[in-house]
Amino acid sequence: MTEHEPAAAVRETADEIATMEIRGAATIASAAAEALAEQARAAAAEGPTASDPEAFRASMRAAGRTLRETRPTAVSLPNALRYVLQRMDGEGVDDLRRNVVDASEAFVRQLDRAQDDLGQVGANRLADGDTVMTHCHSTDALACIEAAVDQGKSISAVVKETRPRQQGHITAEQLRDIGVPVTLIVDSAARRYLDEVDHVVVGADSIAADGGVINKIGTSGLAVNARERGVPIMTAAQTIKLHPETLTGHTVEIEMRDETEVISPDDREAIGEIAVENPAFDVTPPRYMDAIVTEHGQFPPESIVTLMRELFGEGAEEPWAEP
Ligand SMILES: O=P(O)(O)OC[C@H]1O[C@H](OP(=O)(O)O)[C@H](O)[C@@H]1O
Repeated sequence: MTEHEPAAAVRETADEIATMEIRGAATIASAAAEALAEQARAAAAEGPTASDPEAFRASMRAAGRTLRETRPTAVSLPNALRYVLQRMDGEGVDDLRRNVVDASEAFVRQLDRAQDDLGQVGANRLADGDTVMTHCHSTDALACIEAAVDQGKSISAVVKETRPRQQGHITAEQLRDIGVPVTLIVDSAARRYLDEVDHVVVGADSIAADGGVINKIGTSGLAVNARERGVPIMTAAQTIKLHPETLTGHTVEIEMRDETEVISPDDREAIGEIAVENPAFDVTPPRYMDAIVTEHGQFPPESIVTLMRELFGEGAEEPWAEP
């Protein structure tokens, strides 16, 4: 294998992340960590990367760049790459491979544990008999609802379909499968149904240092409406969603996706020269979010910066960059 050609498994994972066959911030992160382990195994098996530690390291960085370039917004992806590549220690290729594979496995284990722990915290905010409203599909948000059900609480859900990709349907099916009665609504019906819900529970793709929550497009409008209606809203986000670059003033890039997710080719033909835009995410200002629920407990959004500093220091390295 040459040092600049990622293994087939890495290219496949990158394609699946870009096309959203693999989606959801936590799922993207574990897929990226696993792809780096595949790269390490393939690079150690044949070609110049199998005998030259520098070529091996360069191939790992190239794989990291291929994965990094897929989608820009969910920081769990670069945080996963950082976790694994920063642990790429060793003199020889065997050591390097072992350390990468071990780091990848440790990262995925940590992710699962964090989601379980966060679920317990989020569940404590829910009471027996509560109705929750969800937006999009978030495994972290679902972990809270599932933990509440496991605690013996009776929970029902109003699920927003979440245009344009309708990930709300995945949420609806998964809640139904754990015995939660579900009502599916179109996004524009959310305000009407807020009068019937006790909590809004959403996930996050990134959390900024000022406590801003970057999540699926439509979250910020939902949060403003929830505040106006007096319904508490929490975001369930494990700490790999904390965006270290925002500590130094950077903003989070919002992914703009293809217009074909919004309008069919026939409808496009019919409407002609009209601009169509498809931002995948928006930012909910901290003042509209009641709590950020993590595996380290719940935080008011404005205080999340303390946890971010503790976990990530003052900034973010890019171990996938060419030296
Ligand atoms: O990590 P978990 O909680 O599973 O998902 C977090 C977020 O990822 C999703 O983005 P997309 O569907 O990949 O664009 C949604 O915005 C969801 O809230």
